Amino acid sequence: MTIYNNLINGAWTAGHATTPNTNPSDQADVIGEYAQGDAADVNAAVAAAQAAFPAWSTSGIQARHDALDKIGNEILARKDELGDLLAREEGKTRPEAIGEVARAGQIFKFFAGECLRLAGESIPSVRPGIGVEITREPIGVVGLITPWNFPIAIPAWKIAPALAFGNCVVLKPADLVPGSAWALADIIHRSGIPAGVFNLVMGRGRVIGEALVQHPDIAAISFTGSVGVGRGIAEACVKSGKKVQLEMGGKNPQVVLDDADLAQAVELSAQSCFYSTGQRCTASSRLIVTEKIYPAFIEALQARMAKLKVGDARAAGTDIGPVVSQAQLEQDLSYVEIAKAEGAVLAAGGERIGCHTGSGKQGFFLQPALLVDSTPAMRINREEVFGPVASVIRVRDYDEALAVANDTPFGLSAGIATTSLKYATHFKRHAQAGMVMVNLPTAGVDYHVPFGGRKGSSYGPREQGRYAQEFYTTVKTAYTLA
Ligand SMILES: NC(=O)C1=CN([C@@H]2O[C@H](COP(=O)(O)OP(=O)(O)OC[C@H]3O[C@@H](n4cnc5c(N)ncnc54)[C@H](O)[C@@H]3O)[C@@H](O)[C@H]2O)C=CC1
Ligand SMILES: O=Cc1ccc(S(=O)(=O)O)cc1
Repeated sequence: MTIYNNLINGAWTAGHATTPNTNPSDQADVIGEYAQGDAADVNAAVAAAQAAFPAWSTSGIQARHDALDKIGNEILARKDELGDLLAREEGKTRPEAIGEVARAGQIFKFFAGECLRLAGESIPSVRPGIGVEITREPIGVVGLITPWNFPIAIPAWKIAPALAFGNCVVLKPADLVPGSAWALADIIHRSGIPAGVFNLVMGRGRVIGEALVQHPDIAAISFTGSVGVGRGIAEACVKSGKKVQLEMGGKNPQVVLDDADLAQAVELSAQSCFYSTGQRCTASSRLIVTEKIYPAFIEALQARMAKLKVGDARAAGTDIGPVVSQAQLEQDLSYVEIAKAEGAVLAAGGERIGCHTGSGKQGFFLQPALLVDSTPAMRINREEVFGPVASVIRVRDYDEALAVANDTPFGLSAGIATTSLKYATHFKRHAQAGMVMVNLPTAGVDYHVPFGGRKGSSYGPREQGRYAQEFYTTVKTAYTLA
C-alpha cells in the first residue's frame, strides 16, 4: 500500500502514524495510507512558512503569476485522473468530480491574474504638500482548514488567493479525504515555488487544526466546515488576535411560487437537494411551496426522484453517489426519523440501499428522501442535515414564503422559482442570504465572484473573486512629504 506523507519545508515527511483512505462506494477499496501528523509537524510547518515569508512576500508578481498559472494548467490537464481520485475518495459522481477539479484549476488561473491586478490608491492629503498612498500587503502565515465535501476546490479557493497575495500557507485538509489535497500539494510542490511557502499537514482536526489555531505565528485562519467547530475557532482567533474567516452550514430555502414553470422548478429542486448527494453547503434542504402548485409539484418531484440512479460514484450513469461516511449516513437517517416523529410524512426514499451495480460493494448508499407536510418549527427545517434529504413546507402566498425562507439561523444561499419579475426582484432584495438564485438551483456558483453568507453561515470577509483580497491582505496607508 502506498504511503502519502506530509509536505513540510519542501520535503515529504512521515507522520507518527498513517490512516487508510477508503472509498465510500466500496469500503473494501483502500486508496492509500495517509500520514497522521501531530503538533510537532505543525510547529515545523509553521516555522518553515515563517522562514519563507520574507522572500515570498516580496517576490515579483510575475513569478507568483507564473507559479499559479502553471499549477492551474497541470490541474486542468489532469482533470479526468484527479476527478476519478476525488470520486473514489469522496463519493461525488465522476462527472461532478471532474467538474470540481476543473473548478480548482480555473481558480488557480484566476488568481494568477489577480497577482497582476492587485492595485492600491493614491489620494491627496488634506494637508498641502503631502501625498497619501494606500497599498495592500500580505498578512503572513495563514492556516487553512478544509472540509471533506469539496476535497480539491475548497483547498484551491483558499490556497490560490493566499499565495497570489504573497502569504505562506499551512493546509490541513479533512481527515476523510486527504487524497485530492495530497495530489494538489504534489502539483504545488513541483511548480517551483520555494520550499516552505506551501506546507501540507494531514491528520486529526482536534490535533492539527487546534495546533494551527493556537499557534502564535499563524496570522490568520480560513475555515470551512461545521458550525460547532467554526465557532470554537472564531473564539480562539479573536482571543489571540488572529484574522479569521469561516464558511459553515446552510439550511437553504428553495421557494416555489404558483406561477413557476413546473418542470423547471422540479428540475432545479431535484438538482440542488440531491445532486452531490446533498453534501453541499449550498444545497437546498427546505422546499417552500405555495398552495396552488403544491400537489402538482410534489407529484412531479416524486416522479423525478424515482428516476435518480443511486450507485457507485465512478460507474457510468450514476446520478447520486454514496454518502461520505458511516457517521454521515447515520446522521442523515436519524434526521429522517426525527422528522417523521415530529409529524412530517416520508413521501419518497429515506432508506439505506445496496449498491445498484450488484457487485456486493460495501457502500454508504441512501435513497434520496422527500419529507412532505413539514412545518417551519420542526428540527428537519432548522438544523443542517448535509445529505440527500429535503423537506417541503406548504405556504399560502409569496409573503409567507419569504417569511419562512428567512426564518432560519443560517443565510448562505436562497432560491426562488417564479415567472413574476415583481416577486423575483423583491426576493433578490429581501432574502436574508449571501447568494440568491432566480430560476436556478441554490447550488451551482461561479468561481470568480464572491462566495459567502449571512447570519450563522459565514463570518469574516467573503471568499472568492477579487473580494478574496480583503482577507488575504492587510491595508497600509503611507504619507509622504513632497
Ligand atoms: N458547510 C460546509 O461546507 C460543511 C459542513 N459540514 C457539516 O459538518 C458536519 C460534520 O462534518 P465534519 O467533517 O466532521 O466537519 P468538521 O467541522 O468537524 O471538520 C471540518 C474541518 O475542521 C477540522 N477540525 C475538526 N475539529 C477541529 C478543531 N477542534 N479545531 C480545528 N479544526 C478542526 C476537520 O479535521 C476538518 O478539516 C457535517 O455533517 C455537516 O453538517 C461538513 C463539511 C462541510
Ligand atoms: O468549493 C466550494 C464549492 C464549490 C461549488 C459549490 S456549488 O455546488 O457550485 O454551489 C459550492 C461550494
